[in-house]
Formats: sequence, C-alpha cells, structure tokens
Amino acid sequence: MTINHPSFGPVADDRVIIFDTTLRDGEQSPGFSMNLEEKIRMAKALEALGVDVIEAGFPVASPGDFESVQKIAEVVRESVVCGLARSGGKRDIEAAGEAIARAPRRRIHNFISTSPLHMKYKLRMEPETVLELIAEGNRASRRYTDDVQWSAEDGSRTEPDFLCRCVETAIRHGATTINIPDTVGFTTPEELQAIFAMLRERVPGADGVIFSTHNHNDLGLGVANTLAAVAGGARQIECTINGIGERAGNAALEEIVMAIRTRRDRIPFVNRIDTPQLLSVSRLLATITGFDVQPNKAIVGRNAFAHESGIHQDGILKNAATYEIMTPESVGWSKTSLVLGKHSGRAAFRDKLRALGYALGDNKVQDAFERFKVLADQKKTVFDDDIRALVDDETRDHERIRFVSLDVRAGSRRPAEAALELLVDGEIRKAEVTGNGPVDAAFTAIGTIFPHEATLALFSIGAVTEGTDAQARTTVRLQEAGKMVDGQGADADTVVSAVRAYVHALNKLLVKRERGEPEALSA
Ligand SMILES: CC(=O)SCCNC(=O)CCNC(=O)[C@H](O)C(C)(C)COP(=O)(O)OP(=O)(O)OC[C@H]1O[C@@H](n2cnc3c(N)ncnc32)[C@H](O)[C@@H]1OP(=O)(O)O
Ligand SMILES: CC(C)C(=O)C(=O)O
Ligand SMILES: [Mg+2]
Repeated sequence: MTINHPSFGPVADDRVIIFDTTLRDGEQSPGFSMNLEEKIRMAKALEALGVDVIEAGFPVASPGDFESVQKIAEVVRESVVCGLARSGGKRDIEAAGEAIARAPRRRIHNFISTSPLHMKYKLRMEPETVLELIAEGNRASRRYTDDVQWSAEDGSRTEPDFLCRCVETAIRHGATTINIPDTVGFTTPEELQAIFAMLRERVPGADGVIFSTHNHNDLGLGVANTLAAVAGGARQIECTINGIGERAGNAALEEIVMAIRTRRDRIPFVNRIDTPQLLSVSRLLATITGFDVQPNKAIVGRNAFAHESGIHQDGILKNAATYEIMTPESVGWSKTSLVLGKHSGRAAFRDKLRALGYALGDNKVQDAFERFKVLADQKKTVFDDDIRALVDDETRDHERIRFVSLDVRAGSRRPAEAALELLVDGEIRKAEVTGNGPVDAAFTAIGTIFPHEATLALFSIGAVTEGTDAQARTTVRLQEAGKMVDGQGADADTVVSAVRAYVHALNKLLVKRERGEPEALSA
C-alpha cells in the first residue's frame, strides 16, 4: 500500500526510508562530540550518500547544538533535516522548529517515554499525563512543519494496550511517522516484529503513517531487530554510521543497507543509499571523532574483505564468490586483499609473487614458500618488502656456497658461540667457533668452513619493514685483491641475515675470481 508522506510524497510499500541519527544519537556516545564545522561536513556526506532524513541534533540541548542544526538546515537541500525535542519539554519544540526553519524539507521529532518503568521513575508522570503531552507536543510541532515524527521512548518495554493508545493519540494529533525505539537494546527480533504487526493491526489510522524502528545494540541485536521490524511493517529505519550511539551504539547504517541489498531475495526493499560511498563516509566519521572501527567490523572494517587463510585465498583466486558475499567495490573498497601470513598457502603466495613481478619456476617458488612459512611463524605481518627480500635471497643462481643453518649463543657473561652449517659445492660443512659477539662468531665460522683472504669493508643492518618483528636487511662488503663486492641478506634473525649477506658477497667474489675480472671499485 502506498502512503502519502508530507516530505516524500507517495511512498511505495517496498521502500524503506533511511533515517540517519549519527549527528544526534551517535554524538551521544561519550567522547564522540563534533564541532560545527565537523557536523556540517558529516551532514553533507550523509546527503551525498543518499540518506533520506538527517537527524541533525537536539536544538534545545545547547546553543552549539541549536546552531549546528540551523546551519545544517541551511546547507542540506535533498535530505529532510530533523531536530529532536521532548514532547513535554518547555522550549524544546520551539527551539527545534526555529532551528530547522531554513531547510526545504524539515521534520520535528518529538518523543516521550511510555514504559511503566520510565514513566514512574524517570518522568514521574501518570500515563494520562504522558498521553496529554504526546497530543500537545505533536500539535505544537505541526505549527512548524507537516512532517512530524513521534517516538515512544522505551517503546519495546511498553505495555501493548498503552502503546496502542499512545500511537493512536500521536497519529490523531498530527504525527506522520511513528517510531517505536528499543531504547535499551532489550528486545528480540520475533518480539519486535510482533509489536509492529500488532500496532498496524490495532491502531486506527496506522495505515496512513510510516512506522519507524530505532534499535540499540546492548545485546548486539540492533541490525537483526531492525530487519525484523521491517518484516513487521516498519518502513523507516533509524541508524548511524559505524553503529555509533548511546552505550553499545545503534544499528549500523552500512550493515542494514548491505543486508537489504545482498539479501534482496529475503528482504525485498529499496532505498536511495549510494553504497560505494559507505567506506568513505565511515572513514570521514572515524577521522572526525578520532575513533576507528574495529578491524572485523562488517562492511567497513579493514578485514571485511581481507583473507589470510590459504584455503580461503585459494577459493577467492578461483572465484571470489566462494568467500565474499558482496564485492568490495560495491561498498567503496578498491579490491579484495589477500594478506600473506602463517595461515596462507601456495596459491596466494604464487599470486603475490606474480603481482610483485617475479616469474619463478616451481622449485624456486617452493623454496621461497618454505622460507616464507618460517618467516610468517615469526612475524605478525608479512609485508611485500618482506617477500621481496626473501625471494631476492632465494633467487640467486650459480652459488657455490649456500646457507643451511645457524645456532648462536650470545650474552654478556661469555664469548659468543656460533654453530654454522653451509652447503659448499653440494656438500654440507660445519663449524663451531667462538667470537667477540654473535656476528663476529658467525663470520669466523664462515672463514673456518670456507677459508678466504677477503676482508670486511662494510657491514650495515636495517629493518625491511616496521616493528620489532621486522626482517633485518644486511649489506656486507668484501674486499679481496682490489676486488670489491656487496652482498645482501634478509631474515627475521639479525645474525642469520648477516650470514646470508656475507655468503652472498663471498659467492659474488668467487664468480669474479672465476671470470678473472679485473680489479673493480665496487660490485
Ligand atoms: C533515548 C534518548 O536518546 S533521549 C535523548 C537523550 N539526549 C540527551 O539527553 C542529550 C541532550 N540533553 C540535554 O542537553 C539536557 O538533558 C536537556 C537540555 C535536554 C535537559 O537538561 P535539564 O533541564 O538540566 O534536565 P536533566 O537533563 O537533568 O533531566 C532531564 C529532564 O527531562 C525530563 N524529560 C525527559 N524526557 C522528557 C520528555 N519527553 N518530556 C518531558 N520531560 C522529559 C526528565 O524527566 C528530567 O526532568 P526533571 O529535571 O524534571 O527531573
Ligand atoms: C529519542 C529516541 C528515539 C531514542 O534515541 C531512543 O529511544 O533510543
Ligand atoms: Mg536512541
């Protein structure tokens, strides 16, 4: 059935109106206050996103809140701009009416608690007084706009008969949208669906208004409750970007919108949200408030389209639909991310090598993959530079000497000891030596296994990537009879990295010797 709404005109039954309350309920989260300029930026972003109603603030709350609602009303042209007011607040409705006056489409949203608990202990009002204030509040609001919303605060914990009387009163006195909030996040999907179905069936005039749902996340049920309310007949959804809001927050806009879009088969509703903007609006809010979303946050968390486990990565590479129910592009991410880590397999490793420009044979890939697994066990994050360092170390051909293993004991109480194994011309050779520190011991062991005249001309160590678990990249410069070569090594262990660099330099020197190359200044 189509409802004729003062702001939207005819609203078809398969449309859901998206009411964003990031700037009002969202801002009520401790620490999430926004200044005027930030609120205007957010409001413009919400309008561009396609939000139908922007709840811009609670104008009576402070001069700053009044001013921000007023300014938003001046700049927002497409979305309805809404101001909150207490049904029985002395100046609330006047303040809201004045603040939204300049908006081409404007709404006053007045509310009052209807549950026995709230009426008795918080408002200290009789139910009859509440009914009178609902009527008065709505009538007063209609003096400023035809688009009036009324909310039954703590509606989900309200006695059904009384809730029906409240809603009937609200409609009779001018409300065009009726919101039944789950103010404390207490309801369940089945219960909320039944509440909406009951109100639509029992309340006279219910078929001429839009029912709205507003769900808090205290039990993590905000989105589930919202979708159940829609199944029960709600056609306006109140939500916030990133799910911010009182206590555990409100139902998240991006989650609801993508649930509807992704499961159109079960939730056959349309809305105006331009979903590729979801990520940028989420990030704008995070930047403004200083609160990032958690990595595993649906849709906009950094891991929402990231895969580390090999079996999933393999599936994604074969067909992304195996592990992704929507495309990253559809919500603003540029692409799926295959993160290499200890759970990854060969498929993703090979894919990464290709992306980094390496064309390696199967054996080389296998060698590099084995070293990658060892590294990934040691490191939390394996970066592209880690892979490059590791593969560059692995792709050296024609090397007579190859690193096999190293054990080092070092400390302040005794000389360092190194037990080194190298593969020299295909044969394992070992040495156990002491030295003045672990690097000296390890380099002495190289000299024991493979005696040579070259001297160390330079030794430098740096980190390939960030963090204490980063790979060390070492450069060793060796000099022999006027020949000079640089060798590089990389490893999560600094001394192993140094030995790899030394062995690399030594191999280069041997090549130079064999070729009988003339003296050179550098490798
Ligand atoms: C569920 C929600 O999210 S509701 C919105 C919550 N948001 C906010 O509260 C943020 C903005 N609030 C404020 O700035 C202030 O609370 C104000 C300006 C609204 C009121 O400030 P104060 O006058 O100092 O009152 P205070 O905040 O201490 O208490 C709230 C009063 O409003 C009353 N009240 C609450 N809802 C309503 C209502 N719908 N109609 C009439 N009175 C109400 C309370 O009973 C209490 O009245 P009392 O002072 O007579 O006991
Ligand atoms: C003001 C109302 C709609 C509210 O935020 C709530 O009840 O949670
Ligand atoms: Mg709320």
